[in-house]
Amino acid sequence: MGFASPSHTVVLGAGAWGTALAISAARHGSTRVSLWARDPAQAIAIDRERENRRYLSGLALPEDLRVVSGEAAPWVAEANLVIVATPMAALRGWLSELRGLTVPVAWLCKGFERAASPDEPGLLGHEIAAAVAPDVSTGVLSGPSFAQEVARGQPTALVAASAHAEVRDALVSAFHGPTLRVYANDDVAGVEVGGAVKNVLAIATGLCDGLNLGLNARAALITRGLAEMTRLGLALGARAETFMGLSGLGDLVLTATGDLSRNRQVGRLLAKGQTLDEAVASLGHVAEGVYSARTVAQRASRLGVDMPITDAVVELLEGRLRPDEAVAALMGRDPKTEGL
Ligand SMILES: NC(=O)c1ccc[n+]([C@@H]2O[C@H](COP(=O)([O-])OP(=O)(O)OC[C@H]3O[C@@H](n4cnc5c(N)ncnc54)[C@H](O)[C@@H]3O)[C@@H](O)[C@H]2O)c1
Ligand SMILES: O=P(O)(O)OC[C@H](O)CO
Repeated sequence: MGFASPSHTVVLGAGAWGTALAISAARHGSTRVSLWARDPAQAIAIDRERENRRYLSGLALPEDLRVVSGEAAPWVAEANLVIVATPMAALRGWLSELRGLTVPVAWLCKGFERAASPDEPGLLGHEIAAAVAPDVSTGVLSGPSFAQEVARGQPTALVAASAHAEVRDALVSAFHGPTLRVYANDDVAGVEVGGAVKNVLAIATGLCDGLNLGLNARAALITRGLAEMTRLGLALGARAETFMGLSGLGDLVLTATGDLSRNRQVGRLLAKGQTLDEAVASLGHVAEGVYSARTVAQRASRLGVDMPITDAVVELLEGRLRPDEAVAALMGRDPKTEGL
């Protein structure tokens, strides 16, 4: 694997995760980093305060991290690596804009596109890239990582997944550092399915903990959730071992048990009686599981993959089951043998 440092990394999107990774990469200095914010006023505030108070408060930006806004094209034109750090809903638009680019492009979002209709289920990032920017060398950076911990420099391990060696190498060069290990993987489908499905499962474990169902129930949800995540991944062409790695089991454990998770918080708030709209509004950040759940269920159903936990989350999010009824639906299923 080559480790030539990309000289300039441009991060498009100044939410919690884009800001945290920009801080981390700028701090260890293997690359010059520019953080691009969609809202010019937000960019000015971040630059003046040297802190992203809206999305990542209390964490100082390194001196040489540049914050920019306005037309993105001039910044992209001088990048050696472009990172799309938006929610999943904005990925298609950015990849269309980046069509024709000759430097590596990677995204940080974890999810499926929201299903537009039952006939048109949403896609994973690499499927969107194949459809709208097939000429660009793309990849995804994923794995168990709360933005606040990465920005504080707490030890973290990520996965750089791409079919292209130059993309994996660029991600490792830009982000691997003293407190952030970046492992390379070429199983993009596996890494993306893990990152998308764990968000849906974290809503389920948040609900379980919010209802005080106990630690046994949470362990059961995580374990059976891993089985259903793996089943979907295999049906989409992923490798089984990927689900035992950082972007599968690792991220599932973090998100399903860590109170910093926005998806887990949605489940807890629903258990306390909030509506979905109230729960989502109170977060102030994106919770991708809310938008991915229906697509996960639709794609699984088309492939003949059984995903009972995901199905129960969809019923809950769409208001057809109350929290206690969702639990009863899961527990009331027929006995079966353990395994995939
Ligand atoms: N926060 C984390 O700890 C974390 C960790 C790993 C992965 N992720 C994933 O990263 C993605 C982003 O999460 P986040 O925590 O940064 O979300 P966030 O809610 O904190 O911020 C989202 C940011 O995206 C910006 N944005 C929205 N649409 C945009 C567009 N079209 N162009 C440019 N910017 C746009 C918003 O203005 C905002 O700054 C999600 O898919 C999430 O699952 C988050
Ligand atoms: O806060 P969440 O639930 O979006 O999870 C954040 C990261 O994906 C954890 O790896």
